[in-house]
Amino acid sequence: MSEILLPAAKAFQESPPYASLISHDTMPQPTEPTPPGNDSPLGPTPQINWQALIWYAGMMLLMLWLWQDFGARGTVRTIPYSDFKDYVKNKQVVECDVQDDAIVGLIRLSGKKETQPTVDKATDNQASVANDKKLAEQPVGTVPATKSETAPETKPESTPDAKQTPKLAISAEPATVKAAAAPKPSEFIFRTVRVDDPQLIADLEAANVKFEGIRPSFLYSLLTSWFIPFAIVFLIWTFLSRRLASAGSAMMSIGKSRAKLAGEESTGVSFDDVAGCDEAKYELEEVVDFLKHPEQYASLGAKIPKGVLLVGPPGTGKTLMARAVAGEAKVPFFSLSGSDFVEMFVGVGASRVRDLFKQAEATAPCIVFIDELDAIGRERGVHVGAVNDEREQTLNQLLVEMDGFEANVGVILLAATNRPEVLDKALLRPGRFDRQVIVDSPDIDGRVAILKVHARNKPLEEEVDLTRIAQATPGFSGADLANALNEAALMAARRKSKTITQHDLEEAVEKVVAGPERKSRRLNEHERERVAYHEVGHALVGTFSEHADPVHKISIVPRGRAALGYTLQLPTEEKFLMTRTELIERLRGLLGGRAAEEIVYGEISTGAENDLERATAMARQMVCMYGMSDQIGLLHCASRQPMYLQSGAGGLHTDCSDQTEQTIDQEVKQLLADAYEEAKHIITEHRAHLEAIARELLVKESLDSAAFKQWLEPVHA
Ligand SMILES: Nc1ncnc2c1ncn2[C@@H]1O[C@H](COP(=O)(O)OP(=O)(O)OP(=O)(O)O)[C@@H](O)[C@H]1O
Ligand SMILES: [Zn+2]
Repeated sequence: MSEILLPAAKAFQESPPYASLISHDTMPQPTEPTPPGNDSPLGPTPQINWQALIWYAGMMLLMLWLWQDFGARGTVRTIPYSDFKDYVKNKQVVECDVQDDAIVGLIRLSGKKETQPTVDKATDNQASVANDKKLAEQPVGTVPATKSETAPETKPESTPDAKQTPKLAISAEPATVKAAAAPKPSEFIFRTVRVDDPQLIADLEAANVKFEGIRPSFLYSLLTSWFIPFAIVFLIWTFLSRRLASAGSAMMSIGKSRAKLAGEESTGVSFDDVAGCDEAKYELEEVVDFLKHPEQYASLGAKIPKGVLLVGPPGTGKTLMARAVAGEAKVPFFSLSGSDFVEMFVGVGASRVRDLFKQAEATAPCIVFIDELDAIGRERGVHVGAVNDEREQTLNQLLVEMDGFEANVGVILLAATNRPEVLDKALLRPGRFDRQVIVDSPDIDGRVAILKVHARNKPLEEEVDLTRIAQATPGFSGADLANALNEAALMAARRKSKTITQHDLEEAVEKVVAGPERKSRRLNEHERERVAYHEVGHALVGTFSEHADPVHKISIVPRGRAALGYTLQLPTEEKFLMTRTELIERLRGLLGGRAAEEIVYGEISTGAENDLERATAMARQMVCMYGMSDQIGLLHCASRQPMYLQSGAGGLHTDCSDQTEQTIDQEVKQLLADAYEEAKHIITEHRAHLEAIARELLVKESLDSAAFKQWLEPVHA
């Protein structure tokens, strides 16, 4: 249940309630084309990558070969050399290939089973298969005496393998292929490691084994000893280098400036795209002119400022303005944020600054834009610690570089900040950012102009009156307005309409101010009634105060910011000063909600917290800053910390004695108490209105200014 008052008076800077809602990122920025070099994510039409294809083919072949080789080995039974010798002795070895390091061959088990050597149990699968096959041929029940003890256990698992053995054997080495062409169940292919055995040949001859010596083929040894190791190393290397590419390049270029060079035509923004801020434009035109005709300035011996600082609240178009300067002058635009300099490592920021200036001087004439300058330009010596060391080094480097380059080389430094008051004084002295251009929140004409700029590519209905929207949006920044227009377009799209209506725009403004509707929040009847009384209370107290802004809308539809309901009051004209009476009336309006609750229910609720918070902050400012209390008098004993960043209502910092502090508290209390009494008085006097309008509000959920006025009149008369 909050009362939403748009800040009419600049002198009284209450934080606009919507300031934190705006996100620039979500806004389409039609005036800022993407820089070139940013190819579309889809890229060019896909081409066949032959290199990759060849790689894949090679890899496939290699895999196939390895699989065959090892697969074949898997089906071959490896036996100890001593067993091999036994088989030879028993004349069971039919043939074999004697290789450099191994002997591969075929063993055919003859009927003489008792001489079969005991085979290593671990590799006994095949043996038992062979045995089992034999068993199968024998009548059931007769157990051969020689049968290995492990056979019964291995039987179940080994059965499925039995059929595979011959099939896989085919893929073994040449000699065995011959042998395995038609292997009988009692045959198997063996492999054994060759040991130094001078007797071997004699034994083989004695056993009448057909044997041949095989030398590993040249290709084979080439592959195994050269190609494969190299391929593996190469693969690992490419893999690692790709993984590290991103991290690596970042590591290697830590000191490099991150400024993106946007080419001449790429900013593509002109002064026409920046609406309002005519004073700022006027100041910057000089810079543009210098960049276009440097010789003219040189002949007169005039020095153009090296640095221009753009100062103003968030979202007022400082970045846009800088881009427009570059676009107008048709020079390259280096853009970089203050926080880009500050890195984990001390000294990196400084080297980035150096690098940036080197780059800029090489491409002069150009514009270098540093956004959020306060990230590095903060006053030195205020904080301690490592982070600060880094920041100070960066700042020092910036100061040195700004001194270093000649005024007329054609590099102009633009910087933007929301907090000029925290900047180091050395940054602001002549020869550095000596020129400050204020880019303030737009006035009503500025808002109309900005709305027009952003409505350029949006189909608005004829009846749309942008001036009315501008009137209803005091305190909006350029970014807020762009956001509101975009919201309106989204709403029109949701309605499937081809054009944007006035209603869309008004809804959008409301959405930006109060947040989106929260349909899911259901209040019970009793709560809704209380909220209705509360909001009407605000509205009535406002209406029956002479100077208060007229009520624009009352609503009990929960929204993002106004959790339960809200009353929107809009000023009729832009004000730059507020009198004491106006402020007191405002206080009264803020407390009107609570007053109504108390009068209707005799009891208050938690719903007025936000009202109280804002009323208190306001009363405090009146006492401490505007000299509006008799007790404190003219003493100005508080400072507002950030100038352009309004950090909530209570961002005051007092600097006075404890005693004064106490008096301040008393005065604030008194102001609030008086305002509350007056509010209650107004409500009691207009109780009939309160009841009638609250009933209506419960039915309609929201009332606009016309409906509200209608309800006032009959009772008025
Ligand atoms: N005067 C203006 N004219 C037209 N559009 C504006 C104007 N001011 C702001 N905008 C819109 O708001 C967007 C955000 O503005 P910009 O980023 O320049 O603000 P800023 O002042 O740099 O904000 P911050 O201080 O938060 O960096 C712009 O891209 C533009 O669409
Ligand atoms: Zn309220």
